[in-house]
Amino acid sequence: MTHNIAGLRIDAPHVAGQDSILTDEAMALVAGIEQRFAARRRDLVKARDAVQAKLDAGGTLDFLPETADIRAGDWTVAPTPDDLRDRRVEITGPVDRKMVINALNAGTKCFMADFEDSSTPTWANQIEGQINLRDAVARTISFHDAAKGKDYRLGETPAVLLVRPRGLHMDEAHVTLDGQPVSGGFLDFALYLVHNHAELKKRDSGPYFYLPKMEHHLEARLWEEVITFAETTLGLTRGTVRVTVLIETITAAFQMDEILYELKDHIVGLNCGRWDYIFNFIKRFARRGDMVLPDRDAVGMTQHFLRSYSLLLIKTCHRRGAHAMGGMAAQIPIKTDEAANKAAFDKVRADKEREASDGHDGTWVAHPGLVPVALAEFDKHMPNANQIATRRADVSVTADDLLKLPTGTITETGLRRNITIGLMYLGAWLGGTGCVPIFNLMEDAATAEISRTQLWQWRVHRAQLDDGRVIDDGLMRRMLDEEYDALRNSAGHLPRLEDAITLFDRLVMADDLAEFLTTDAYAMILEYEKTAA
Ligand SMILES: CC(=O)SCCNC(=O)CCNC(=O)[C@H](O)C(C)(C)COP(=O)(O)OP(=O)(O)OC[C@H]1O[C@@H](n2cnc3c(N)ncnc32)[C@H](O)[C@@H]1OP(=O)(O)O
Ligand SMILES: O=CC(=O)O
Ligand SMILES: [Mg+2]
Repeated sequence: MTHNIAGLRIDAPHVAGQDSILTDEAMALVAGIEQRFAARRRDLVKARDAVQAKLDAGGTLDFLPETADIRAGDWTVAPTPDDLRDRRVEITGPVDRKMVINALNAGTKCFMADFEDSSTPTWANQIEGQINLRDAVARTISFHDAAKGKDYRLGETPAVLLVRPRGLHMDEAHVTLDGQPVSGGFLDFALYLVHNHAELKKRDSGPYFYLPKMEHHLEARLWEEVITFAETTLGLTRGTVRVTVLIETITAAFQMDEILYELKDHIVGLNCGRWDYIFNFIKRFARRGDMVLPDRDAVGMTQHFLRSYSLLLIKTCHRRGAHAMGGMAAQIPIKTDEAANKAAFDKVRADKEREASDGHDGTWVAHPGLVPVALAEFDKHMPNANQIATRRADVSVTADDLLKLPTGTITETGLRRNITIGLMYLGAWLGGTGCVPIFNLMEDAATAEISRTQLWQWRVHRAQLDDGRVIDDGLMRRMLDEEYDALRNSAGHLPRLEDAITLFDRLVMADDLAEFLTTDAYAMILEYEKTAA
């Protein structure tokens, strides 16, 4: 497709309906954002390396002295729009057409439609996702599932829609400006905004977003400027766009006030993105032998560092008039085993009870079957629309609290599970599906990253299994090979399994730890798209 916009090029496989998404108006906004903000985005992503180098050298993290005034100051964020005052349960899911309809009908207050952790960024997924969301906002969306012989359409009271664009580190290779790939996240943001702001306004709602994986308040400043530029360009009143920011990196946990402050005319809340948070914690301290974490299963929200992060988020948000959203329990319904299903539901119930009674204003569920459990806990503990009035002045969280290592052991089962999860997830992701059930848990890019980085960290630091064996290169090699063979025998139908094995092996056995597994995996997606063309 060509546009009359200097320097802008779209070089992509054709997806039906794309002309209605990649319109002149939309692409002009994308180009305008890139012209102004592309260099800043790249610099800010690069700046993460300096933090990493400091931590690798034995440095630590603390609240920033240069922003003490912001933390001490008495300010609040802009008032919350009416349709976001009560967010007690939000369902999340990829932007697949049937899923979008099911999520909007799931009986939750909100639906976060995800171009991020639960979505593979194939060109088709990106474009079809935008088409699905546009049709959902217009309430014209429908779907016929031929395999099930079932028709899908929206119910009377669909959930309020929030959209999560890709993180700042992700490029969209199919769209370039002056030869450089544009930001995947800026593209997702701009396309959704252009095509939906007018319809959303008619429906007394607005363009609402979740912003992922920020590592610094200057990244929040960048988003603020991008949003302001987009509002001005489209002639929208300042504050039309509203965002909720995921606190899902350890550095951002030290800058919650600063992130709220930077975005204060647009932000409505923060969310505990626990899975990326654990991944980022492992990654940022991965080269440190004194910061080795136990089995993934042991790193739950009741561990001191995670509980502290959740309490600090509640206290910080409520002081500033913002929502403090909880996170995702990974359990999903288990249809084939009643006892296991009950145990999974009990875990979700306990997680939601803790969140609601601690003061969170809402939470996430991964599956429609879990909506009643989460709703029951929030209805019980949250009689009003939210708990922003609950200040939690009793909470005091220090740097030591946020950095306290979780307790637990490393087991052979945990190690083997990390391999299987990483591979099965990557195989599915490369096949175009970014969220899958594995061992009866929801797995997405964030959870799979925990598995990948743990394996690297345990091997490099020669961590000890609970039976005394050392996880050296030889032991890791043997277990990887055994699990590859087991998967070849049991999951041979998994799309792209061999490619997943090649990439996963390289990442786990590498001398250095890769920042994101999706960066290399995205390069493979581009190759598949080229071959298919
Ligand atoms: C760390 C984070 O970032 S968390 C946020 C990102 N993760 C997510 O959003 C998780 C989204 N969840 C999912 O993708 C799915 O629930 C999975 C992959 C975990 C499980 O999916 P499945 O195995 O297909 O579930 P299952 O077969 O039980 O689905 C039953 C029905 O519920 C629907 N469904 C399941 N999950 C969702 C969802 N999140 N939203 C909407 N509908 C859903 C299915 O489409 C299916 O509908 P149908 O009966 O009309 O065909
Ligand atoms: O995005 C959510 C997370 O837990 O990661
Ligand atoms: Mg995340």
